[in-house]
Amino acid sequence: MKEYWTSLASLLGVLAFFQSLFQVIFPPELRFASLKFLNHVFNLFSSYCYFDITEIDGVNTNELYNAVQLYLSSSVSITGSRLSLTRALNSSAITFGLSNNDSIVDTFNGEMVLWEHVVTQRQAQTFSWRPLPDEKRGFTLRVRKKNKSLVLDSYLNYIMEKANEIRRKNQDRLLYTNSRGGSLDSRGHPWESVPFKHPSTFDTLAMDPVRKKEIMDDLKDFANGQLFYQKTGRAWKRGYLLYGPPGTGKSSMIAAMANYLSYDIYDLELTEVHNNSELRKLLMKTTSKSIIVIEDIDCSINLTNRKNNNNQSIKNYYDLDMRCGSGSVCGEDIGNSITLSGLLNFTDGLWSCCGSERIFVFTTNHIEKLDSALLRSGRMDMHVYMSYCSYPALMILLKNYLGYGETDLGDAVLKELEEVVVKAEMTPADVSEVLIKNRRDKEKAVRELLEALKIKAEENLKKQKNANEVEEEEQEKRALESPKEGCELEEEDCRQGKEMGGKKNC
Ligand SMILES: Nc1ncnc2c1ncn2[C@@H]1O[C@H](COP(=O)(O)OP(=O)(O)OP(=O)(O)O)[C@@H](O)[C@H]1O
Ligand SMILES: [Mg+2]
Repeated sequence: MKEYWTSLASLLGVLAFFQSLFQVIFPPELRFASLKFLNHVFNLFSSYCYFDITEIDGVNTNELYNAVQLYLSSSVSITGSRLSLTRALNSSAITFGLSNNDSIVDTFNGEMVLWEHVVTQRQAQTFSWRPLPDEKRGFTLRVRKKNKSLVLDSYLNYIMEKANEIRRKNQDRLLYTNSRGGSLDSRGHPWESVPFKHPSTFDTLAMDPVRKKEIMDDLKDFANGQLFYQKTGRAWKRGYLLYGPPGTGKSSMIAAMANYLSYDIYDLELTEVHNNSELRKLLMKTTSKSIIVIEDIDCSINLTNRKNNNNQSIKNYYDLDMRCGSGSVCGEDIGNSITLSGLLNFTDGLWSCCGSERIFVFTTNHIEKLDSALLRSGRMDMHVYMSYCSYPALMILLKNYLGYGETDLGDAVLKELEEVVVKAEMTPADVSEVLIKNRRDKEKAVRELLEALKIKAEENLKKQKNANEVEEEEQEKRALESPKEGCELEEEDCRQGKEMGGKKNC
């Protein structure tokens, strides 16, 4: 062993001797030229070419360097043994990076490329307005010469796109609101934003799993559909109308959509918008990859039909009592001049296409109050009914709140739950309340839930009976008040029976 170390030391000594001899004999210019020549010869015979992407390009930060770092972070986190970790501003996620002088293999279109993270000490600082870091960092990309055009044409673009995607995913979602009315902030922006951290996801959303899957697939198709929309000449946007009773998860669904696609949300308060042109300006200031939400569309605006601008006829539909339910306070009559056609232009007209990849979501508790112009196909592409708690939805809530699967509950309890849940017409919000209240004692939670469902089912039955009785009484009253009408109906019925070949005895 000792002999090994002595021979290694003497070899290093000899090498150092020749290096200093080389430096003494050859002047620096000659040394540089010969190295350059050697490098040239090496490149000539090598089947690879190399791209250097430095962190700082002159004095500016090289965006491509940051993009490569982000892009490689996903594969590095799996394969790397030594990683550098960073967390960007406004981000709650950690990104992984190649550590100094480490390398990683990537594959693009079936071709292998090698990335190396090169970190060297910076030479003595030259004068710069901006202090430069002590280390010079960069990536070197090695590709086969035959793939050079592939890299320049598509691989680098692909990296930039992927990096943007990762950046957006890592960044906190934003929730924008126009609650400041028409006033602008110091940068001329009509929207105010706050970080959006709603925990609702499609996993936590209690609804029919088949319908849920349909919506998720539709969203994914939309997000990946740039080419499709281009090919078919359609604006890259999609509309969803969520309707159903209060507490069935319409707002939770919007949050789940935003979390699923990593989109920002623009919560448009129509009562704060004074006219159609203000609405248009708001739309122009939204970014792509966002969801524009108008909640309670039937409550927020006096929607007048485009052709029929006669307020009198609309009064029946949209007077305050109808809009907010009798007794509830919805504010004074809204004195703005947004019209239905303004709103339709916002979602559907030429203006809606400024920017792309946007989803419009309207919610309402009363779909029957909406103008048919708003409902026609192509406008709101998907109508989603958020229903009272169904059995599959109940199972999701039991799993989320109590950790119960179907096998954890007895057959008898499951059967009872299944029978009573539809009759009870309880909202997921009400069911959640019972479960949250008793979450420490799971058995008690199920017992109380069953009890609450039975009480509600009973009430509904009574209500239904009363309604039927009232209806019957009214029918009898009508029949007594206009016996002639009843006779005419009977005669008509009889005539139709005869025409169809029946032997009616009239
Ligand atoms: N389908 C659901 N899945 C899971 N949780 C739900 C669901 N529906 C309601 N909830 C629970 O009830 C609460 C209220 O629901 P949400 O605000 O989404 O209802 P909504 O349909 O938007 O009601 P509104 O019509 O009054 O705006 C939520 O915070 C959520 O915890
Ligand atoms: Mg809501």
